[in-house]
Amino acid sequence: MHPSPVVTVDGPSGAGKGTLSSLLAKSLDWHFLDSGAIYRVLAVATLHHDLPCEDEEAIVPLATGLDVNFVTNDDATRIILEGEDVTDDIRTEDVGAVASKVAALPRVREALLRRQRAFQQEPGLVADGRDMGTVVFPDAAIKIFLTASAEARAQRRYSQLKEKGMDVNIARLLTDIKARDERDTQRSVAPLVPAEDAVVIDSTDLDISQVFEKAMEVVKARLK
Ligand SMILES: Nc1ncnc2c1ncn2[C@@H]1O[C@H](COP(=O)(O)OP(=O)(O)OP(=O)(O)O)[C@@H](O)[C@H]1O
Ligand SMILES: Nc1ccn([C@@H]2O[C@H](COP(=O)(O)O)[C@@H](O)[C@H]2O)c(=O)n1
Repeated sequence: MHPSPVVTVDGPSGAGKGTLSSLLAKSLDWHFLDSGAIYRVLAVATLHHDLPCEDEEAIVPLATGLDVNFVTNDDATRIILEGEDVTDDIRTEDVGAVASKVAALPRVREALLRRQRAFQQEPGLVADGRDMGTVVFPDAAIKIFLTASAEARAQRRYSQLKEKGMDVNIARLLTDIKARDERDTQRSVAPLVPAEDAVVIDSTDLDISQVFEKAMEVVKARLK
């Protein structure tokens, strides 16, 4: 029996992976994996348990037994960690920074593999992250690497956080994005790189619908 098809969407922070992946998943009527949310939830759990984010020994059991539920009602997914709704808490830049530190620990990544692969179910999966096409789903039928300049990504994040009423500073956001890029691309395990067979889309000068159209062309061509 053939495994159900997977579209992977990898790329740096703020490139629009989540936006594109959820549009693809909706349009194809496939499942959606936001793997970054799993690392972010682990970051919140690490903070809740007062663990230093380099303490691999202590974080591995937390990752293995992570008590997280993704509860989808109507169109929105709420994320519940140890019985507490952390949907909004996980989206801050500070949590993103801790997520990228715990994500650099090799045995933590190993501990989260099975949880991510369990999302591969009929009729198909769109998986968003950093190593979806290189490590988690190396046999995916379609691989997209979505990127954009650091400045465009900082501007997008700025607008996104402003809209939520948060007090944000564009220069600090740009510095944070560059620091996260550095950690994600330079780590020893599953660094952020395009898979050899990925199609690269640079969204710096494209709006969301143009990115979606380009990605859909890739998906349709490869699914034929
Ligand atoms: N092509 C685009 N043009 C302008 N804004 C965009 C584009 N794509 C996404 N955005 C906006 O940029 C912000 C970040 O997008 P999104 O959360 O999808 O990025 P991401 O790559 O998933 O980030 P992260 O990896 O940090 O979760 C959102 O507010 C989204 O609406
Ligand atoms: N497959 C993945 C997904 C995410 N990470 C790490 O988590 C951080 C937060 O991810 P977002 O996509 O929600 O921004 C990210 O900076 C990565 O360090 C990962 O390593 N692998």
